[in-house]
Amino acid sequence: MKHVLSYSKYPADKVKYLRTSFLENKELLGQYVDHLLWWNDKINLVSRDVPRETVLNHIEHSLSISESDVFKEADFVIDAGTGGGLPGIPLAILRPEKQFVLNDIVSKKVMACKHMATKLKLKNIDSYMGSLKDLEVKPNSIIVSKHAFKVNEIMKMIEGKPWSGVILLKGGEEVEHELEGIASDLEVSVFDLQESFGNPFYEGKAMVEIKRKG
Ligand SMILES: C[S@@+](CC[C@H](N)C(=O)[O-])C[C@H]1O[C@@H](n2cnc3c(N)ncnc32)[C@H](O)[C@@H]1O
Repeated sequence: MKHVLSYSKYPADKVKYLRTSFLENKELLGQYVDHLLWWNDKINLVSRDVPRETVLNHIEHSLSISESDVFKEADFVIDAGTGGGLPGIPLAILRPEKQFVLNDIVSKKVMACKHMATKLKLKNIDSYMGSLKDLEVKPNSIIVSKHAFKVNEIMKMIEGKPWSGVILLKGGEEVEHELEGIASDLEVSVFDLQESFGNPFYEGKAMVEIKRKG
């Protein structure tokens, strides 16, 4: 297949904008961290004994999506493999005008996300418990996901559905290999996060934007 694949650095000015957005929403994002840490003790949503600082890194990482043009144009956002609500809950806090569906195949994770959304009084969050492949995708929806799927896995699960974009937070190095065997032609932009964010947390991490070619 003739995918168009490009590599670049995540723009430094976008890091600045999203860090400003982070500070503007610091209170609600901080409450989310409290809830996530509380749930994490009970059902292991992030990783065992994760420090608050690391959760804050996960939130900033999630917010990198907010500066993507694909994200800005979308009305509906599905967070596939959301776990404890990453990246969906921080994005829903930042963009209350967009509608989010938090999706996970594990029921207790979806239950924890619903509970957190209620506590945070977020009106723009819905949820779906089950596999992404069984989830209805509305037109003008995008799929976002953080460290949950390989590119070929997620594209297979949404094959034939009217998605308008996909944004994955994942390792950048394996993207070319994961595109092999995907039937439809895609335009794929890989943005390296490490240098622009200047934090070892981002080592090897990328934001991968996927659109239909043409
Ligand atoms: C490594 S975790 C990542 C969680 C979260 N995105 C984060 O960054 O903390 C991957 C998640 O994908 C979920 N998952 C795996 N297969 C799935 C599927 N087919 N549909 C929806 N969720 C799935 C798992 O239950 C798990 O919560």
